[in-house]
Amino acid sequence: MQDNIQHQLSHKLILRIVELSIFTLLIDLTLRPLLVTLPIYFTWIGLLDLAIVTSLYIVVRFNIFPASEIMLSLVVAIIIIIPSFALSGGVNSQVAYLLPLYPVMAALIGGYRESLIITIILTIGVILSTVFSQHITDITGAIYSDQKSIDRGFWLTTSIIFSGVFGRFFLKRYTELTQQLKNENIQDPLTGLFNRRGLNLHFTKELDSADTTSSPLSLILIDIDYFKKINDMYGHDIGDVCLIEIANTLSQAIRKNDIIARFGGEEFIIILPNTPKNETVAIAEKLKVLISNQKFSSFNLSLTITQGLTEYNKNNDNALKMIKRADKALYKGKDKGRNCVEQSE
Ligand SMILES: Nc1nc2c(ncn2[C@@H]2O[C@H](COP(=O)(O)OP(=O)(O)OP(=O)(O)O)[C@@H](O)[C@H]2O)c(=O)[nH]1
Repeated sequence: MQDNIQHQLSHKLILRIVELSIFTLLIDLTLRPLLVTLPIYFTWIGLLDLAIVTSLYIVVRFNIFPASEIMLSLVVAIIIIIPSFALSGGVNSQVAYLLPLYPVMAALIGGYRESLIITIILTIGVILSTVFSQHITDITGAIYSDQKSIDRGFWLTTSIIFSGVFGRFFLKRYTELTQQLKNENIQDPLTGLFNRRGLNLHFTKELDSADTTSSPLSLILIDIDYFKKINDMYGHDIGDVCLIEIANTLSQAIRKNDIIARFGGEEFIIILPNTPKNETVAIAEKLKVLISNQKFSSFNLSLTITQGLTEYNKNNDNALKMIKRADKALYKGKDKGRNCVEQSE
């Protein structure tokens, strides 16, 4: 879902950049001849450039090749940059100042690979423009000394490489931050377990996998007994400590592939992939003993849990129905006196 939104944003950003490029080309083609006298082939090259860019724009706009969208946009950028760059005086042109921006932009819109390609192309372009600066400046009719061209070529190359390296570090940090946000979005801040959103995400995946592999899947709903008393007698902060410690004990006791989430205030859910009901009963019994033997918080409090469990029934079953069945079993356990494991019918 989030990736989809990210993709749509990046698609819109690409379109705006290409539109801006077309607009700049149009201005250049219409206004520049009014200000300076240029050879006629400048106009022809500009029009050819405009035709190529516009056709690529249509390809990107209507998503004709969705997989190559970013690459196409880079090609558009290069088709615009290189002729404008060469025609306006190579390394000595004003356009050259914009070149170091491109590796960073490519990193932002595309990624590492795109930024690297742009960096390499621009570096080669600038080196060639420096070597052939005499011919390029001849075309524009401007006069620059070789020394000045070499000097500018050197600084441009350095800035482009720096921009490529910076783009890479920027992207690394950006990816880390995005990942952190994604994790926080599905995490319960108190216990560090998955919250309901995280549970839904993983539960759906596990149900799909159980359907395709025809393997069993079970669920345990856990509720701490008489937890209100802890809050009332020792305060909410001690209640919080108990919740954290119980969450730690449960998550350390389950297997690597099991999924544990905080379902509500003092309720937890464990999803057990590849586990039939009889094995789940044994696991729940182990958890019951672990919790009842442990002392919680600095007050050495004793706590117990009641558990309701159920197994995925391949015919006409879903996450909600499973949770409802486990909840019913849990309340049967509460009625029977708590600190026990109950199975759904
Ligand atoms: N400290 C703390 N308490 C919480 C949190 N979320 C829910 N609770 C408390 O959990 C208690 C749940 O109480 P009840 O639903 O009455 O259940 P219980 O006292 O555990 O009794 P039984 O479930 O019937 O055994 C309430 O006092 C809530 O305030 C939390 O994040 N921190």
